[in-house]
Amino acid sequence: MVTMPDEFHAQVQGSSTAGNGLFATKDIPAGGLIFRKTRPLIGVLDIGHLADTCSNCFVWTQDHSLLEPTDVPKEVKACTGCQVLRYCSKKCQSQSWKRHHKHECSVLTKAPTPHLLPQAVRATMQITRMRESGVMAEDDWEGLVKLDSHYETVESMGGERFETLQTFGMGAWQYSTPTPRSFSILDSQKMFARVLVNALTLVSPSFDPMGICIDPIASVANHSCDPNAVAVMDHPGLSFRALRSIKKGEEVFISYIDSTEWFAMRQKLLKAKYHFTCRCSKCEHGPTLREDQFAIRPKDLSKKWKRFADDHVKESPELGNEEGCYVGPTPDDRRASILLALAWDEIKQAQAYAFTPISLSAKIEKLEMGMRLHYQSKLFAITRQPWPQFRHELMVAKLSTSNMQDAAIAWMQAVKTYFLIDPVLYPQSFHPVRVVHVWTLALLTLYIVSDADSHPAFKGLVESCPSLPHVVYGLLREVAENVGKSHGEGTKFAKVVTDKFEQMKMDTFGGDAMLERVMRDHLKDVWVGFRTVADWMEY
Ligand SMILES: C[S@@+](CC[C@H](N)C(=O)[O-])C[C@H]1O[C@@H](n2cnc3c(N)ncnc32)[C@H](O)[C@@H]1O
Repeated sequence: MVTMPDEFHAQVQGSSTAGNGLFATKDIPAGGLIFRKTRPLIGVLDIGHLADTCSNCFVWTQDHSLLEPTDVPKEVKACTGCQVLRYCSKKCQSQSWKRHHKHECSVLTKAPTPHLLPQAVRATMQITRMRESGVMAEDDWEGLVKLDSHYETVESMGGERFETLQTFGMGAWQYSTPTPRSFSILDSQKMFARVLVNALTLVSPSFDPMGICIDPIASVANHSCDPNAVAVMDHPGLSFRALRSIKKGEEVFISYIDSTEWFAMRQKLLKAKYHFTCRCSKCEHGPTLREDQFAIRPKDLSKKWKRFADDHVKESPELGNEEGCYVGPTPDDRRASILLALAWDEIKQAQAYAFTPISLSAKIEKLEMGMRLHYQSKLFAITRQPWPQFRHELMVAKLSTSNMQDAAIAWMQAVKTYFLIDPVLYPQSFHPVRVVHVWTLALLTLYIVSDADSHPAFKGLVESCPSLPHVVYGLLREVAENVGKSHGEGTKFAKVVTDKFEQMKMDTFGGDAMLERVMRDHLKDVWVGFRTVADWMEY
């Protein structure tokens, strides 16, 4: 696969939003490329991915969702020096060695538990070593040190957060032997703070979080909860693509958080991690937009659910008082806050469970409990967070068991997401998250259709929705039509999608364009039947 060269249609300049920002240097259409870098300046894997992901190209050996099995390396081999970073090929190892690892390998070797060093500490050490060894370009360095660190803000607040900055920043400095000459302990602590505020999540092309990256161009983009751009990764490439048309000279905004959250939660998350009060075009409206609307008014909660909330608050009087769960001043609003807090708490607990078989069943139980709370209380709209998050987590967990009944449920939930949720949360059909969801659904549907004879659970689905083979065609077609805008023509993901679609067309129509046209014209009717699947699961 040819690596696509860097391309920039944006530049860094002073912003009226905050400090510096990123600005378009030409008119960019919706779905167009804003910039692409062959790789971010610094990219480090989280602790969990060190053992199964290439530390150079970030290809993940367990990525079954996106790539053909032949495209995913079976294993990654450890660097013989540090035994921490792993690579999928000699080429990746050699590139990483030349770029930074030869200056970092012995540092990791000497660190007491290098596999357990937090990602932000490893990123800070990598920056320190690259700077000290003279391998970081001056422009990149200048770009990095100009980024906001908020060190002084955290210092003035004191407490645990400041202690963390001090301890981890000092740790990064101490481990970065030989003792940095151009870098004091305070510099290291400030750099650690900068990493925390400016890192983007390193994700797989299917948006699984894998680590963090810091880059003087990408990290300079300011935030909006109604962003006009989104970061997309094509391991190891990093690009920003436009979610709507952007005029030359207009500021480019990405969302630092899940912008589908409700107002109070967005404000809380942004304040806690990025130290600012968001006044974007969405937050300007306060808690009045769709993200905050419940399915019923809190005062219309049934007696049973009012009692449920009251009983919970008797046990934990502070429940629902959290800043992120504020709904309003009345006792009924307070009850809604309590249910929201319970749901939020449940999803955090579910996310904390690992993907081992025992933890998985506990995780699924928690998620199902949360889904029932949403459904039975009737308070939450199906598109109101955290319900969509519960559904997503449940799908991922169910697909991680080897039980075919679970896979069938995950599929029905994915169809619900496809018809009822994603078009609301991600209105653009080419939104990368939405495209990845459609792709996953297409592959899952194909799996069900292909294995229907071997698994009763799948057979039942195919019998109830006989047009499923045609659905696979329609879904793959949808992804193929959008992938140029969502991920970019020529990306690895686009190639995998195009190859799969072409292969499917060849298998089904044998290259007969007429047959394919008939199928295309028939898709509207197929979709009427397919849409009914979205209602098969109660919640
Ligand atoms: C990743 S940096 C973005 C670059 C930053 N403007 C700079 O000059 O270094 C994140 C920081 O920028 C500021 N920021 C980003 N978006 C903002 C917004 N919408 N409103 C206010 N401050 C924002 C906050 O201080 C935040 O911690």
